[in-house]
Amino acid sequence: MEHATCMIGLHVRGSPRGFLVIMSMEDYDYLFKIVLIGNAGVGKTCLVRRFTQGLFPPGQGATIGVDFMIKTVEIKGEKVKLQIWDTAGQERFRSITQSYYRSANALILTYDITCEDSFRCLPEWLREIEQYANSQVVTILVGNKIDLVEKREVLRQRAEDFAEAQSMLYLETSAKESDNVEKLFLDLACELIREAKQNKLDNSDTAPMPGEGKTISYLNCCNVN
Ligand SMILES: Nc1nc2c(ncn2[C@@H]2O[C@H](COP(=O)(O)OP(=O)(O)OP(=O)(O)O)[C@@H](O)[C@H]2O)c(=O)[nH]1
Repeated sequence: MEHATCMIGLHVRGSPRGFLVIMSMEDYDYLFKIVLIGNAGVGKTCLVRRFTQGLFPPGQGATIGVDFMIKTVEIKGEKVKLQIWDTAGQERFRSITQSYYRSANALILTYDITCEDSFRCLPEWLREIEQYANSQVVTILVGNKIDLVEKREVLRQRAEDFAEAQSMLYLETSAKESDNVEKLFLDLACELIREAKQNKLDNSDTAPMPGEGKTISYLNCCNVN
């Protein structure tokens, strides 16, 4: 495949001005957009940095607007490019962050298992998803900071029941200890591939109408077995 280069404007953590990044597009079989949402301080940025850079950043400051990272993974011989958008949890950025929901293939709705308030806010986040996201978006509920066992305020069973009632997947993670972080993103990628293949099968004999269809992007269309 030909290599293309494009320029993309980004908001950068701590920088009110943002900056331009030259991004080189490589070959990939799938491109998925994943957006992390949830209250401020639940650990969204730490989850993203753990997955994309393999580190737990010390003294992590609050996200300003939206951050963006890319990681390409290989799943069963297929190259999957994950575009990961980390949104600010603070209320004052809500109008900016909402605009990123629409084109998301998957949303990672995160709360902090040591913070009851972050769990109680979940219905509010679900209303946001309902209002701004694509109706076919895959949503996973993530309870982060499981390394803080003694400080747990939200029982696992309660969160699992909540997720099940809302037809969401559920996973508990620790960005600090790297528990389940890889699994979170890889499971999500697998689920998106499964849906993309299913969608391709469903639409195999009907050309999509303008504005119809899923937001999942294909480049080198994969083989559906
Ligand atoms: N113990 C523990 N602390 C964590 C974990 N993940 C994040 N933290 C801490 O929680 C705080 C907030 O983490 P962030 O990743 O900035 O949270 P955020 O959800 O991105 O916050 P906003 O950018 O304000 O929306 C930081 O002090 C992190 O060090 C974890 O898995 N375990």
